[in-house]
Amino acid sequence: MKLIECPRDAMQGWHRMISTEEKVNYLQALLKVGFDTLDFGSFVSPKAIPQMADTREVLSRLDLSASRSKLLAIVANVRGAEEAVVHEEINYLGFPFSVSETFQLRNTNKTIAESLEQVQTMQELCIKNGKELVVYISMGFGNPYEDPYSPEIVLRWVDELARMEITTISLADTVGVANPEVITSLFRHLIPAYPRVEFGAHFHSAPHNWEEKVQAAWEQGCRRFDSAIKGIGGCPMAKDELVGNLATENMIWFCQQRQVPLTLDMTALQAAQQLADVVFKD
Ligand SMILES: CC(C)(COP(=O)([O-])OP(=O)([O-])OC[C@H]1O[C@@H](n2cnc3c(N)ncnc32)[C@H](O)[C@@H]1OP(=O)([O-])[O-])[C@@H](O)C(=O)NCCC(=O)NCCSC(=O)C[C@@](C)(O)CC(=O)[O-]
Repeated sequence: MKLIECPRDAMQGWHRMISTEEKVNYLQALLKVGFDTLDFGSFVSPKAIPQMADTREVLSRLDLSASRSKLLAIVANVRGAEEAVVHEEINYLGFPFSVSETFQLRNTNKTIAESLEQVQTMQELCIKNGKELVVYISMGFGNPYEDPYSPEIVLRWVDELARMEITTISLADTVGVANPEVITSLFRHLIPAYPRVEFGAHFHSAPHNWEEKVQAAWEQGCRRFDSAIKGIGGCPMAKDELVGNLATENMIWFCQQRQVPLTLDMTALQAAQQLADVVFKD
């Protein structure tokens, strides 16, 4: 079971500017917990996402010596990927590839077809620099813009990505519209069809329906879940209001109920939760 903690997703749309110092302290606390990966920051336009403008500085101030967590940075164009790959500390670059044309334009100012070309270039950059590219299928369960959506559309784009030898693909419920039926149908098809690809779930979720969504993905063999402490966050490029994230606390409870072994330091987790109360204050 891989738990990917997403402080970047929690912070990127937060209404109060979080200082560099606060970010460093929060990430430092998360690094002690033992998550598989921290989605820690992004190399994107500071005009689009002002909160992430200090990612480079944050990274330079992190002490990674005592942590086994890997680092993932989000990039939204080739320039961001070029800037991210030079950092030795970063293991993964994450690119949001949407199956909704409207969202891909809103999020990256590129069409889906143009973005596929960007994925190809980023994949080459990653391979050359010893990084792995994680591709998110944004709006992977539907979109609020009335763009065409069906599981078949997702399957078609995943197939294109698999042909580019993308090895990690995370299906993202960017605005929280997924239901267990569509989750089941996608993971049931994808996991056996692409044994070389690790499929993950990135569920933006409301407190009332997170469990049925996680359960549906879990039953089909998904073992990679993104979440954020206290369920904070969402993509500010998608909607005016942030949808919220799958709460890490819920994900841990889910695993404990099913005796899924997790190697997290619960004392360090508590410390990070306390710090989250301070970082995510108004
Ligand atoms: C992709 C762009 C830059 C295209 O935006 P653009 O306007 O097409 O870019 P451009 O090349 O025309 O440049 C415009 C300005 O941006 C600057 N710029 C250009 N590139 C960069 C860069 N890499 N780093 C820093 N600055 C950059 C560039 O220098 C210029 O600055 P100006 O001359 O106006 O001062 C923009 O649309 C952008 O930054 N979008 C932000 C995307 C983003 O961070 N979204 C949130 C994260 S993804 C997410 O949350 C979804 C996920 C992962 O959680 C999964 C899910 O739930 O779906």
